[in-house]
Amino acid sequence: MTKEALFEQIQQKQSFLCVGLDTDIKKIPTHLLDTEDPIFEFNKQIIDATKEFAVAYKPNIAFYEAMGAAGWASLEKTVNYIPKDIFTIADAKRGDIGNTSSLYARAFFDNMNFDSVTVAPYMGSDSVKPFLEFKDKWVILLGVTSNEGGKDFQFLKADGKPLYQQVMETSSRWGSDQNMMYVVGATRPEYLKDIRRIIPNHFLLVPGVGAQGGDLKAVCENGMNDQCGLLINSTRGIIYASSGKDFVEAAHQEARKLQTEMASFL
Ligand SMILES: O=C(O)c1cc(=O)[nH]c(=O)n1[C@@H]1O[C@H](COP(=O)(O)O)[C@@H](O)[C@H]1O
Repeated sequence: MTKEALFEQIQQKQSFLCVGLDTDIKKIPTHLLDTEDPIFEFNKQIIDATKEFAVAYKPNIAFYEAMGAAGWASLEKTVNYIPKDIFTIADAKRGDIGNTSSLYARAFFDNMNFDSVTVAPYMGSDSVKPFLEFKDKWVILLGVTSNEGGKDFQFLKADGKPLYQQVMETSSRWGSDQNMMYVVGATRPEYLKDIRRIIPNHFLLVPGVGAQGGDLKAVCENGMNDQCGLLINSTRGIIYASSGKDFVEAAHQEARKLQTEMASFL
């Protein structure tokens, strides 16, 4: 998907909501367990309930890998079920030596037809560039992550600047704002002003709203640019809003609530 197509969808839906599909067999409503593929059935119903508000879906690959071959099958069915005009993110946090990264890229872009994949920057340029060789596909590089341990390395000074800034400055030259985005956790909105000075035009994937307590308002006020520039993710806050038979309605309401708030910033 192109950046223009993504922005068009954001304008149409008045939303920049990304719904995470971290589907855990232990957490889905028990009445689904009798169906042929409970993980896919849950995802299908969540997608149907939220697609009018969502501009992106982000399955976290761990939840599918943990189920073995059956999990990969559920993931493939899920990606194929997502409407084609909605942006898809394989949250896999990959990155390895060049020839291995090429195969990760083929797995998610050619085989599964995702629009994007999350990548860890630690192994440097040759671990990231293979993902950038696919037309209209995106790398979403970890920048400032939402978790507590994000502090362990990302803010250490390297050549006088925090490491995450070095990562953004250097890596943004490997591609462009047409094929790279960055992860910035919603729990750390205080870094967004500095980040926007380094990468004013890139989209940011912002997880951490909802269950992790991130601040949507602060993210919007400090992180938006003239093409929105944000995909804000919520996973558990939407997909597990209810564990009962009303989970579809509960997910719909939670997604709608976030969309309404987002619309006020557009
Ligand atoms: O890359 C990510 O998506 C990600 C980066 C980050 O810094 N923090 C973070 O929570 N995530 C992912 O975003 C999702 C957050 O889920 P919830 O906390 O349930 O909304 C999970 O799939 C995480 O793996």
